[in-house]
Amino acid sequence: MSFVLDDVGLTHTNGFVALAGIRLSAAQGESIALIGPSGAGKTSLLTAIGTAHLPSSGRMQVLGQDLPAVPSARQLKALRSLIGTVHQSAPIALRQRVVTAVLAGRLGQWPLWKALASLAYPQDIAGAREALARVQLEDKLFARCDQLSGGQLQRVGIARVLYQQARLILADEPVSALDPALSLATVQLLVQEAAAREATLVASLHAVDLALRCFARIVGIRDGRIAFDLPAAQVSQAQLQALYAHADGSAAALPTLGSMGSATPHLVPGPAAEVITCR
Ligand SMILES: Nc1ncnc2c1ncn2[C@@H]1O[C@H](COP(=O)(O)OP(=O)(O)OP(=O)(O)O)[C@@H](O)[C@H]1O
Repeated sequence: MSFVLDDVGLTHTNGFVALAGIRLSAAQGESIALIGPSGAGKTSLLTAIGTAHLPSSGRMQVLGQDLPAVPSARQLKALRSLIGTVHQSAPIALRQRVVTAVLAGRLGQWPLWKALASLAYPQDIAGAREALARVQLEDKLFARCDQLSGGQLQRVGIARVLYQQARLILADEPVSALDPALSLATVQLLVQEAAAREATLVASLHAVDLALRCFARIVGIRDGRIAFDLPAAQVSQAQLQALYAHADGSAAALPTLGSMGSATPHLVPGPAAEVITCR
């Protein structure tokens, strides 16, 4: 298995219970979309799987390592070097050059001398160029990150994970800063990359239609718990309505790719709205 979470809970330092009773596992090479309303716990789940926040309760195994019983900081670092994370806002030093930001994907895998040398002079320019070409940003290779748009920065973060060649890719709303066409192309790229390398991919997505079209397995999260874990074709409109319903039970609009950024989001007519094609 790529990861197994057994009755995992995550309580933040202020006492807020972000996750409770999470049972979730993935075989190596599976691709899973996490969906659910804002504040449901999608990011918290990704940070738990990625070991950024170790669970407060329950047991977890990631890439063969038992957590939180990983014995040393060194082992934890080695484990994290196999996990690639795409953040909503890429944690990139803005004064850095794009090439350096992409090569940072392998800092955890390189010996210390090479990692340090790469900060001064990029050690694998060709590799960085190749990764950037896949997100249509090869012309920005030597640009400074503070000269990029938010969407371009998000794609640099994706290029970094592609370059990392992680065994487990965790993408937290990886296309939040992109327009619908680029969102689709970028999610396709991540799904295809994971399939080609038999990497596991878990991506949280706001756009329900994008998730249903691009991922075979959908996990719905609400109030820190798993509401459903189903093949995309089996997710019903009623389950989606329940997942996104307001706290008082009244219906809420399902977020879709077409409605992202729109002032008036609309209800999709069914779980498979004919707005995009992923495969
Ligand atoms: N560091 C923190 N300390 C305290 N509470 C937190 C912390 N991080 C998140 N939370 C709370 O945990 C809950 C889940 O947050 P999380 O970011 O996981 O949700 P999400 O589903 O990713 O939301 P969104 O779609 O808006 O990004 C929220 O109620 C949030 O306020």
